[in-house]
Amino acid sequence: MREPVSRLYSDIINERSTSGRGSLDVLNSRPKFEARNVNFWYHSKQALFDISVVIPERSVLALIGPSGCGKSTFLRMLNRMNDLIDGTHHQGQIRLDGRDIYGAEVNMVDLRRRVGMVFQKSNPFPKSIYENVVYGPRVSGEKDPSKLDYVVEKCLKQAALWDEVKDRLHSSAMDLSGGQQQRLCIARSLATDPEVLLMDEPASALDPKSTNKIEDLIFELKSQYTIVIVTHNMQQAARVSDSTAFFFEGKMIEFGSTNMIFTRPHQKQTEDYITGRFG
Ligand SMILES: Nc1ncnc2c1ncn2[C@@H]1O[C@H](COP(=O)(O)OP(=O)(O)OP(=O)(O)O)[C@@H](O)[C@H]1O
Repeated sequence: MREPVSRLYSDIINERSTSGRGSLDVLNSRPKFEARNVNFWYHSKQALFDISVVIPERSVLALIGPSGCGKSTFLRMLNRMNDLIDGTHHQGQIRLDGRDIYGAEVNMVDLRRRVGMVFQKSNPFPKSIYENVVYGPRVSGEKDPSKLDYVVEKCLKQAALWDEVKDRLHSSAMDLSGGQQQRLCIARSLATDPEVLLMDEPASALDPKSTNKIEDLIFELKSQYTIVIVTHNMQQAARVSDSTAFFFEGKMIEFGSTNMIFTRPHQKQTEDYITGRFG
């Protein structure tokens, strides 16, 4: 017999509320992103079907669902990364602060600055730790050494990496551990002063200790940023997110507060997935 869903994640949900990390009241928060009736195709293959969801500002949304259900595709729609893939098209609207990001007047450089992305596999540039962090500001034309130093310290502190690397900022980023490299990539994303961070399975390649650090970091960062995270780890979704969207075969089956999804989901498919009955 499997545990009922109400009990399976209750320890995590209770622990969150007693440690002051309970989920935000997402239904009463200001929207950062609003997706309206979004459909998406890779050539003739439809990958997303009629997705509508509101992502509250300064909160964490977890996208969950079995492999191939469209989580990463939807994530990449939020900063138009799918535009880089040939043969894709979409219908519907995605609004950021009320403005359609697919509108003709949108400046892509500005959009990708506002909506940063962290990938599953950390991808530091083969440069020093310092140069990785200042990459974005340098591309935007920042040359003032004291401003660049300030950005490096601030972003590495935000990414909880400063203490570990402050004495070797000019050594290669490639010598860092996997977990440190992932936090460096987060620091690099923060250096462009984004408003939203998209994270595609940011901890899936990390050991439990590094995973904990990333989860703590996500909690710290959400006081300033809106975060959308794709994860296959249900405990992680229950621990870090405020709202959760369950995808299946390109459709969003259920969206709601993380408390609700992980203790009393309305849809049987959601319950089956989070209790491990399929996927
Ligand atoms: N570049 C691409 N070209 C063609 N089809 C793609 C491309 N990327 C994804 N797809 C297809 O779109 C569907 C959704 O894929 P997506 O990667 O968004 O799923 P996912 O839920 O993120 O999966 P996973 O959990 O395995 O990362 C799948 O059928 C996938 O094969």
